Amino acid sequence: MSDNEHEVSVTVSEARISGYGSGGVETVISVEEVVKQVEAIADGPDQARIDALAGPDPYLSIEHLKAGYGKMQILHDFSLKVGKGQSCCLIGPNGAGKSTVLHSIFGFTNIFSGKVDVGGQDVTHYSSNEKLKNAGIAYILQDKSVFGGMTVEENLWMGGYLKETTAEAKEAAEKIFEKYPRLAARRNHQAKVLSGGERRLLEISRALVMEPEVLLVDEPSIGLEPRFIDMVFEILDDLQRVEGKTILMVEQNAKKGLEFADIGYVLVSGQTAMAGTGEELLANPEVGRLFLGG
Ligand SMILES: Nc1ncnc2c1ncn2[C@@H]1O[C@H](COP(=O)(O)OP(=O)(O)OP(=O)(O)O)[C@@H](O)[C@H]1O
Repeated sequence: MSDNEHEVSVTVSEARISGYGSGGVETVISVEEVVKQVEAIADGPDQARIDALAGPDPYLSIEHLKAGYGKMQILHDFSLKVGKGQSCCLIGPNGAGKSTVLHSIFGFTNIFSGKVDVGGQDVTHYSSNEKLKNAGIAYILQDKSVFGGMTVEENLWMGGYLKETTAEAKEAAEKIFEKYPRLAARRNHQAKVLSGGERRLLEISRALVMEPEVLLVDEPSIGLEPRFIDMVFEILDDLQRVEGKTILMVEQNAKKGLEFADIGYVLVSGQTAMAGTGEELLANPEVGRLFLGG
């Protein structure tokens, strides 16, 4: 079976089930829309457009990646570039492979071919620990990844598990407490008693203990009340604009994600259907119809 035949069968069996519009409200996508999505892949962005979006010196670069789980290939010749200090949001229907892109960068998938480059290092086959320690890549999990029975402080120390000494991990944790007094006020509380927003702040902070340059953020708004969603995006905005972190995010709330991001990619069946600035994708009628609730 050729690559193309494989793509079509995956799209028809999965993408027709659902997509998510603004605010994570599920909407059904008809077979006609699935066909349009498949056609969109054929007209996917050219390499020149992907290069232009990231600027002349991309910090994170994925080239022609084929990756998946076991023998199952999910990403098909996927390429992406993000400049230093830029933010990029991946949107697309359920099962399109958005989280798999993050998993592949962080070392959770089988990479069949292609390349992942960060800060000039070829990190394609680094272990996850090497990616975090040597290449400054941190992965922030979707949800519920705090250690509930441990205190906030102990959770931060856990984030420093790759530091040379415990003292260094504790020192890095103190810097986090200086930055986020809201967490400092809870330092001796068990993580399980935190509010949803505080838990997400702790998840982000725990990743910051290793002082990464690249943040892979999986669904930052998932399961949060609207007021906490705004808070989390403000934190990410500060990390990008003030601290210069490079951010690659997957977000079901496409409107929020594209409003935040400098660059957006629409993934369908493990391939890029569209790429543009966040503003361009927000204004695109097809994106609006399929992912922004009309
Ligand atoms: N750990 C895993 N092992 C095996 N298959 C997986 C694993 N994680 C994801 N998959 C499969 O890979 C495909 C892509 O999943 P992925 O989570 O990357 O999609 P997604 O676009 O992020 O979807 P969603 O928006 O629903 O989170 C799906 O068919 C999924 O079932």
